[in-house]
Amino acid sequence: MSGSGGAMRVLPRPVTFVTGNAKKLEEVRAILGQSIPFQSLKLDLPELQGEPEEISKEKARLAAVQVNGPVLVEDTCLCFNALNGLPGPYIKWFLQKTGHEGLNNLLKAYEDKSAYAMCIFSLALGPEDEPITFVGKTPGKIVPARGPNDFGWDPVFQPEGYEQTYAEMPKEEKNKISHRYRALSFVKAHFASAGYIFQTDGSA
Ligand SMILES: O=c1[nH]c(=O)c2ncn([C@@H]3O[C@H](COP(=O)(O)OP(=O)(O)OP(=O)(O)O)[C@@H](O)[C@H]3O)c2[nH]1
Ligand SMILES: [Mg+2]
Repeated sequence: MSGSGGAMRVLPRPVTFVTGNAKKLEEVRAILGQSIPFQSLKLDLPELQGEPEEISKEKARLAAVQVNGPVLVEDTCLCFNALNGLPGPYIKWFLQKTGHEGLNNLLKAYEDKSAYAMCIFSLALGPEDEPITFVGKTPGKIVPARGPNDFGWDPVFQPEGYEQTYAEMPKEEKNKISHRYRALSFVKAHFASAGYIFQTDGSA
């Protein structure tokens, strides 16, 4: 029995989640728990340009070549509605160069402080495989920084329906509503129905 989906597919080993970001890995571990067997690899993948889905897919292609096996990657965007989705995939550089205050200043000229956090996971089963993507979005707004400063732009993002910023929330709370959680729920559903069979490390 292979669940509801297509043909069973034997994968030579568990999926490798490739990221250079320890905080992402921490959240992915907490959200996935035991639901999908995966290992992780710290690699600094290039910061690509383009449309968010294409960036994420291309990351997966590059990672699959390096790993020579099944990989999962993700690219995270922080999108300001007043700026038609920018900084989007370039948020890493905007944050690095301008800080939390700079992110707020970008919206100074606009009434509309609304934004959304978006996570796009891409799964490639190997270097020849066309990646598939899973998108999760959480709407919110950009506010002056509040809360601990241990993960990126968490202090300036206040999700819709909450009085706290991501940074002020207990981790378990963020992991129940976050862009990453939402994208991973689609990844989980895919694994539940795809019928992948993982050979264990020893038998590959
Ligand atoms: O406050 C945050 N809450 C989050 O939930 C979150 N997720 C990602 N980020 C940051 O947004 C940029 C994405 O860029 P990004 O996707 O290229 O990540 P990265 O380069 O750090 O790792 P990776 O590309 O190796 O996976 C980087 O600055 C990340 O630190 C977050 N900040
Ligand atoms: Mg990156």
